[in-house]
Amino acid sequence: MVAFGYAIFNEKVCSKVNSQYQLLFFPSAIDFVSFTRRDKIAKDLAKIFSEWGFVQVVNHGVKTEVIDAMQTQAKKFFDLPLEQKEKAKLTRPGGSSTNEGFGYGVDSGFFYVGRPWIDRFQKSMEDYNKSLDKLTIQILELCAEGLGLKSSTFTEPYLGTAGDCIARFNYYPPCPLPSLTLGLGAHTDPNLLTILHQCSVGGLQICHGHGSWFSVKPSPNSFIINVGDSFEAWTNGRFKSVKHRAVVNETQSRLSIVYFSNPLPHSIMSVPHKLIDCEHPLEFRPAFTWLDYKTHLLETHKKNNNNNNNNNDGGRTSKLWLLRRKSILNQKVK
Ligand SMILES: O=C(O)CCC(=O)C(=O)O
Ligand SMILES: [Fe+2]
Repeated sequence: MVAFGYAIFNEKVCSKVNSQYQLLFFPSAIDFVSFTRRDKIAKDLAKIFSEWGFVQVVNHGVKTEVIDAMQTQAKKFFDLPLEQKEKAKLTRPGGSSTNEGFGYGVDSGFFYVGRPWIDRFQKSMEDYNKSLDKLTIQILELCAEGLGLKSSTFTEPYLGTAGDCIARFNYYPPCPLPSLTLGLGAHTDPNLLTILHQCSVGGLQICHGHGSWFSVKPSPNSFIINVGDSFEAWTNGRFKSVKHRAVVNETQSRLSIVYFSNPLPHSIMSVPHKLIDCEHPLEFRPAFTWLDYKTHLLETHKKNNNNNNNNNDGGRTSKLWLLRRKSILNQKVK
């Protein structure tokens, strides 16, 4: 059974795509080893981000042990009896998703769960965040180069530090009726870049074209990286922040580790002049800070909670804040 309140009625979950992961489109993988052809890699990356908003990277330089340690720790935690996990206050409020989540921001010191739990994870989390921070910087440099900009355009606001980043675990228990629900409803990510690692049980789906959903086949040692709303705005829409969701599996549980990357809260993201021309008029806020946007997101979240509004609109209203003219929202966010 799918408990009342978790069944999805307003979104079609295609069980064909849901149960098999063959029907996938795989954004072409970028091999990080062949750095000799950096300009080609940068151009490919920019093209994929502007068409799909998602890319898969292999040979990314993050040590397998670092990823494995995170998986092991997370598994230990999620294998605990539910009452014990509930004591750690791990569930996120709102939405109709069926996953359990838990995260940690190294620099913001922001926890979704109590300190005693985090202490056990601290070392693996810190190693992970450090490695993914490095990867973020590499990706952002390539993105700038791929758009014909100075390599440091998107990394300057990081000031060589980790920025305001959060690593989160999503745990999706098996569900006997996967076509009636979703592990995580369709949404876009508000942050700059998201780096996701899914375990061998797939479940991530990407929306592409006119609302078609594509499953991303899990591939060991790879990361799936996507453009968030802030990055879409910062690139004046050249890169796309694309809707995605997670489906559940009938028999197996699934774990994903998500790393949400952002610049430092007060640093200014201003749209590069080179990205504004007749063909690409300015559609987003010319400049904003992550703190401004984050404050807006938290306020919206609080308001929705106070009104007991569990309606997940996939970030539609949050994206509105980033747009220069609200009237273009309907074209931009479908
Ligand atoms: O678990 C997944 O595959 C998706 C997670 C995700 O999109 C998120 O946490 O924002
Ligand atoms: Fe997401």
